Amino acid sequence: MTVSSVTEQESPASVPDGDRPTVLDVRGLWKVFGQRADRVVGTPLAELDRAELKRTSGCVAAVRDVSFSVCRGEVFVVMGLSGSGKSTLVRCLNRLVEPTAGEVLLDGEDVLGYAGKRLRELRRHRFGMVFQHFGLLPHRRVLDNVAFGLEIRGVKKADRLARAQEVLELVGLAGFEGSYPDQLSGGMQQRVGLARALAVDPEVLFFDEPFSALDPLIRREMQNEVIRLHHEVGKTMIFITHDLGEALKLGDRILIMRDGELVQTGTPDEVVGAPADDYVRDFVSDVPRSDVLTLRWIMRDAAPDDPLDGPELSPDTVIRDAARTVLSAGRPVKVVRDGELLGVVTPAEVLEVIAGAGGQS
Ligand SMILES: Nc1ncnc2c1ncn2[C@@H]1O[C@H](COP(=O)(O)OP(=O)(O)OP(=O)(O)O)[C@@H](O)[C@H]1O
Repeated sequence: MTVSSVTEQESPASVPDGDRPTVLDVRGLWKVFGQRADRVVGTPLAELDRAELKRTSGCVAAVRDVSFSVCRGEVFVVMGLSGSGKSTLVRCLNRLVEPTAGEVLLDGEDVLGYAGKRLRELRRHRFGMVFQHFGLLPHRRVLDNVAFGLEIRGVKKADRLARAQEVLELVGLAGFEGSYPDQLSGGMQQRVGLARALAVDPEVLFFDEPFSALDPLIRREMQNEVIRLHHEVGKTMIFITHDLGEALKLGDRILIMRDGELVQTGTPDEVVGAPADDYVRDFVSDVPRSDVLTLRWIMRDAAPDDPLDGPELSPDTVIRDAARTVLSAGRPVKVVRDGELLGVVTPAEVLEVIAGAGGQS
């Protein structure tokens, strides 16, 4: 079986782990900017594409009827080109931007109805934000910057400084407590921003293009830092980026936007292996498929004469990581989950993808 034939199969539900509860459920979300914004949703104007709507009404539909769910503990990446609506979408979730229509359910409760104290509490306690521009207070020491969110919450000084110290150690900044932000490199300042967001122990951590101003090496280091922190603290993270490589590296699932609309939601291998349309196909065309696709995309049914005494691998093994085993096994490699034989993989399937001949969906 080649990867291309997988696209004809039913694509697996885009939920990485069926056991994980949903933390955020977004339904039919719209954000329309403009003077007549409230006269778009639910009228024929809503059917117009972005350019037509702008021409006829002067309004911009930054987010158009977007629905998705985020599971507890996953890294959910929102990706798209500049202007596709990523920031507006995510800002609607934490109410930094007021949505025009739709629902944003946090643990089953619609936060769009929140006002006053509840809204403040939502932003300060349950959500954390890490921005590209660190927004650190220049006249405060690193430790006090990290403790800032706790100060706003009214946490006692000794407690907030103790917590800030703990989180600084978590992000690898022990020893820099007394420094001022301008004494730190960009990457270190971003770590302070990260520590500040983590200090309040939010339910969901939002990242808005946090690393796009960093040089490539530091950027890679910070991506690894996010992966490490995610393993350590297991937080639900919603991460905006326009960089496909970053999305594939960090995301448990990726939501791709174009002109305000959701084009596809899927795991990295679903997005690369079964792009929803030509736009996504174009986007992922340069991705080395063996680095992203897993064995489930290339395994075939065992034939009656296949010897089944070869090694076993999980269907979630990335093809690149499986290559050595498959190529040296001398017999089909069994693809097994929970003791169940799902299929087999031989050098033919692996080489097809590595050579670039397979997986042209
Ligand atoms: N306050 C606003 N008023 C009017 N139009 C806006 C406003 N904010 C955003 N837009 C428009 O909404 C669309 C989506 O913008 P948004 O910033 O959400 O996209 P983005 O994908 O995050 O882009 P970028 O990567 O450049 O930040 C754009 O056409 C933008 O011009």
